[in-house]
Amino acid sequence: MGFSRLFGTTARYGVDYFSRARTDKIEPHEYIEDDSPDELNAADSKYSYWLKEHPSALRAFQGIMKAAVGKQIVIFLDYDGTLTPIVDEPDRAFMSDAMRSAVGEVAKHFPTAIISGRSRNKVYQFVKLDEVYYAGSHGMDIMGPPTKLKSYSYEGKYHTNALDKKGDELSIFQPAKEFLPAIQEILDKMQKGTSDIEGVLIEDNGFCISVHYRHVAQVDYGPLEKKVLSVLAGYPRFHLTRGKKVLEIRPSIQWNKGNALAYLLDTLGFASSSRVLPIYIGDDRTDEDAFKVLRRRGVGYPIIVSSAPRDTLALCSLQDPSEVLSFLIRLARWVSS
Ligand SMILES: O=P(O)(O)OC[C@H]1O[C@H](O[C@H]2O[C@H](CO)[C@@H](O)[C@H](O)[C@H]2O)[C@H](O)[C@@H](O)[C@@H]1O
Repeated sequence: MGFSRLFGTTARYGVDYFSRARTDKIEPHEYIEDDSPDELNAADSKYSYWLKEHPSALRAFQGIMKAAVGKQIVIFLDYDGTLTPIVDEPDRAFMSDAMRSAVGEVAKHFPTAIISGRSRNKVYQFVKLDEVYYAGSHGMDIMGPPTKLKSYSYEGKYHTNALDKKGDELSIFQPAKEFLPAIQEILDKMQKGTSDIEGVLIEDNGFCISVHYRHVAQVDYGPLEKKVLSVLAGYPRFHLTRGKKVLEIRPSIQWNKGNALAYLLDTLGFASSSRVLPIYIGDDRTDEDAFKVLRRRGVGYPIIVSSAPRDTLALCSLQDPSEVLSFLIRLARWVSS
């Protein structure tokens, strides 16, 4: 059965709006507890079993490279948890020099994009590589290759032309532009409404908002979630998603990391799947949207970064950012040799 049969088909272009506000299923606050030795063994064997279904991309490297023969590899990378380990302070998720140099090397040989939930500018400040394309706010703010609008059904009002530092043309695509005033209002209400809860950190991600609860006491999580939902109730064109100890408020447009990946492939000139081998590496639920697009198109390698079994559409896995680094170094060496 082909991938499209497995995953169905969806419209590739255009920005559709959800008809009403949507929130993810509410889950209990996840706090980590120590495991007993038996539980650890069980976890190990579950992981080994999971690895059989999602083999290490390092082990599968030769196979991936064989599949790349005659095709253009395009690299997509998530930022937090992929290029940097998850750390307690979101503002201190610095990228190591080794990772910067590996990403830079890869980007010299293959079109490379970083697609993050952070604001585009913040990711750029962490990465500081000019040869990379950046998509911030979960893909709602893309700085990509110049595009001839006529060949797309993307609406012109979301596009702006720009120049990079070398004077080369770029295109900025912001499909949630009209939501900016409301985002500022929500940001303000969230900040005021949660100021009495210790440990809350609100991050302005441009076209979306992150409410971090990593430092919030368990007893305060319920009230925090209630507060966030009550602010959100006043904004039916927004919805809530969940990441790693973070609640995220996003405009309800049908645009996610998967759409950003498709947009970048198209603007890079790879609308046809036969000439391209996209590799997408990411660790979070939001990256599944991009995995889904690759699986649906039946091209490339979605790679999940996880050291524990997870429900995922990824084909391969890497344990952590240090394995991501090894993979990128190997890729850069492979192309140079
Ligand atoms: O799409 P990503 O690049 O993975 O961004 C997703 C969110 O990442 C950041 O938060 C996460 O990483 C922080 C630093 O390691 C960690 O402290 C936090 O608990 C994690 O949720 C970022 O701060 C968010 O704005 C992004 O949406």
